Amino acid sequence: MASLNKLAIRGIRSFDDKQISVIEFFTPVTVIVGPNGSGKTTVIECLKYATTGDQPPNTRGGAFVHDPKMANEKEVKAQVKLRFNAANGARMLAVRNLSVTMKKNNTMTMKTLESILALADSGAEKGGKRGVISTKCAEIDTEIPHLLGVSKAVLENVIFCHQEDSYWPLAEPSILKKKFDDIFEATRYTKALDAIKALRKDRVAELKAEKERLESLSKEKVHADKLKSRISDLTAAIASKEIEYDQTKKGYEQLVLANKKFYDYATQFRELYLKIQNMEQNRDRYKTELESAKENVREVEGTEEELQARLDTFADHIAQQKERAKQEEIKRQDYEEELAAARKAHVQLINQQGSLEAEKRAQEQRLAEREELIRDLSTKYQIKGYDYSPLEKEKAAEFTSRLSDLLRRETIDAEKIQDEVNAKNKEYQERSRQLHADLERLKQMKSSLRNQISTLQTNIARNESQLDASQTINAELRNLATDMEERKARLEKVKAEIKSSNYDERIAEKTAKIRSMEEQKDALNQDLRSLSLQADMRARLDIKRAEQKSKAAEVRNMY
Ligand SMILES: Nc1ncnc2c1ncn2[C@@H]1O[C@H](COP(=O)(O)OP(=O)(O)OP(=O)(O)O)[C@@H](O)[C@H]1O
Repeated sequence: MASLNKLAIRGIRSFDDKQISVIEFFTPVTVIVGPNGSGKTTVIECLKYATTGDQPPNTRGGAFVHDPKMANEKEVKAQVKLRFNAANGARMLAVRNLSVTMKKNNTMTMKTLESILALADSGAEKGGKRGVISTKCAEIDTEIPHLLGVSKAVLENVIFCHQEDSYWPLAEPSILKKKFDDIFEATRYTKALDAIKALRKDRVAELKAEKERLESLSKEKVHADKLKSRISDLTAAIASKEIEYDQTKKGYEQLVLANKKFYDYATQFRELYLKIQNMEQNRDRYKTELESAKENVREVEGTEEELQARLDTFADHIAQQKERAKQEEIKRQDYEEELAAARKAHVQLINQQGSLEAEKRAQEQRLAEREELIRDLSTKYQIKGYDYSPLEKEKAAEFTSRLSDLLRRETIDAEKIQDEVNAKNKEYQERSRQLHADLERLKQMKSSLRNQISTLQTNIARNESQLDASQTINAELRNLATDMEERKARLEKVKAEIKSSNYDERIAEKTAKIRSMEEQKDALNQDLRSLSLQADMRARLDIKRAEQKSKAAEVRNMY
């Protein structure tokens, strides 16, 4: 527990600057007694000044320092030196110096001179630098309350409250609230609340932006899905068209081959037909010749000798004729054979003609189907100029080439769309990867937040039980304040009686009571600090909870 050891005053109020007045504080209590105007209040003012750096009210312009006029000096140097035990047990020394200079126009100028906060017995007051904690007034002002373990507001308004300021509990509500806020350090909770509000606002704005981003991403995804399905439809359509095109091409090639075959057959048939016709004419001519030869056989005329001579040579003649007839017969047989072969060929050709006729009809059927197909395709793909019949061979070839062009263009379009889809897919994969990374990070944050929350919940449960136990502290404080007021009144009363008997006994009694009150106050301060810590932890827990909620909502929104 912090305690005061010694206070040395020089050149403050009625304490002149020629000598140092030292007040030693005893444990458990030191009572300062003296007649009016003897300097009791000045001691408290010096304690307050030493610990907080604040001079008493209405002392601007140097009224706190011993009056140079009274000292008969132009300049008075004042010093307040306080030795105290810090809450951590360290022995400390605080030295503050002031000076007041009297000007020619009888006005005074006050200056704050060097101040030191150092470890006691380190020789710092004699100019040594070892053990010096600070020489800056602002640092000293904040450091000493820390070392004493109480806030500056408590020092100012409770412990070293100036008698002129002691009516602050009766001040108007706004001032009273400010005082209580300062004493109970509620301002930093207000700041924490403001910070939480600002944080919440930022988080809400971030969430809104993220939601908008998510919405646009969802729209893009829907668009990409549509494109994907369109591409898959187009790819399927192209594949079916390619198959159709291959089939049509095959059919067309078959038709071209069949056409060529048919043309060859027709040419061959025509040649054979002409040959047969030629042979039949030859046969008819030979028949006529034979008939006429038969008709033209006539009686041979001449003399006997001539006839005998002819008879003698007749055998030769007959032989010649027979030979001739034989040759003619051979010729005839050749012709017959030729005729039979021609007939056979004729029959074959008729058969061939029949099959070619059938082939022709099949070809015509295929051509009709091709025309139908061309008409269907031209209607489907809006290719004009092919919806009449019969369709010329060149037009069919032209249509095929246009269909090929269309297919090529569709293929190029499809490839382009495929490229776009690939790019979009890549982009989406990248985004998906990023989102997964974000999700992982958020999951990690979530798990760490869960751990923190469980730790904080344990702390809260523990602190809440402590809080329940200390719920009555405020009421006790109020009671104590009332009690203190009563005791003050009684002290005043006792002051009047103090000159009478039982003086020492009463002092001892009061001292004991004051000590117990001091102890109670210390305990209450301790409780107050623990309550502050609990409130701080609660505020942090609320922030963490809000963060966890918002993160969970974000994660939920992502899916
Ligand atoms: N600047 C100053 N220079 C010299 N003396 C001063 C100065 N300011 C105040 N004093 C004197 O200091 C004394 C103030 O003493 P203080 O108020 O501390 O006494 P007190 O014991 O608290 O009196 P009370 O019992 O009436 O409250 C007065 O006598 C006053 O005249």
